[in-house]
Amino acid sequence: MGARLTLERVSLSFGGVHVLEEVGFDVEAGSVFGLVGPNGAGKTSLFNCISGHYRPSAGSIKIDGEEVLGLVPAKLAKHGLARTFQHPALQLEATVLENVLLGGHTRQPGTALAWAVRLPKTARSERDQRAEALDWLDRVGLRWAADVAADELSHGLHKSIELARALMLHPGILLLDEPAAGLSHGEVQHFIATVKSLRAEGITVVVVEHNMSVISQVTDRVLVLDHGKKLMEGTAASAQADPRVIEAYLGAPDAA
Ligand SMILES: Nc1ncnc2c1ncn2[C@@H]1O[C@H](COP(=O)(O)OP(=O)(O)OP(=O)(O)O)[C@@H](O)[C@H]1O
Repeated sequence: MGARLTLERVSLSFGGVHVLEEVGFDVEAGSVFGLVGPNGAGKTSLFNCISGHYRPSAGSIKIDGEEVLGLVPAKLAKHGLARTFQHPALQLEATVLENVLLGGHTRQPGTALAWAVRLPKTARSERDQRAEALDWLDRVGLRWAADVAADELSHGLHKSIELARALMLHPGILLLDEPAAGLSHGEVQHFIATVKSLRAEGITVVVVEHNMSVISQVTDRVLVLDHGKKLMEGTAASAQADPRVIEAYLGAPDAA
């Protein structure tokens, strides 16, 4: 089941440069929330704060009401947070399936010795994980590529591999950084259907995306960031109609 994500007055600076200034929003459990805004607005930096890769200089980040600011990514994974990256880090020489199986690593039961001697319980779990990884690959449209080396797939599809890998963690909150960039039209349609199905299962999704058609189709609410500050928050339709958003972002060439 999805978790609620609440940010209050999150600020981040690098050497005196203010990257984020008092950004706050509340994502209801089981909803899809979009973060949009021009290049350099601070969207990825905000993701990095939520996922524990950056430490904000001030503010509060709560998952289901529990303060998680300052926790390292591995601890946040235990709170049910998983993410994908704008530039995925994959084992390129390994197969797509092997990459997805890495996501289940932290959920494997048993001691290292049990794994080394392959006790029946661990062998069964390995089979279960493989079956589950193939199911997630099916969900993201990559079942056909399970045995293909990851580097044979496009950069866009690398993000779909990362999505399947993140889903192996059974996240309550999933952060997706530009998941549709580099996908073909058909792949984008599949991605939209995947996000809708995850939402139907109650997973909370926060998505950074420049493709406003994707944002309109998958999100319940969006927050528009500009120069590290909240410009507005509302539905995708209200953002697209907002003159401030049109001036700061939608009139710019990076908004698709
Ligand atoms: N580690 C860092 N050190 C210094 N500056 C940084 C660091 N990370 C991000 N920034 C700066 O923060 C600002 C926001 O960058 P960020 O990548 O978060 O924007 P974005 O909205 O995700 O942009 P895009 O849509 O292009 O991905 C930029 O000016 C960037 O140079």
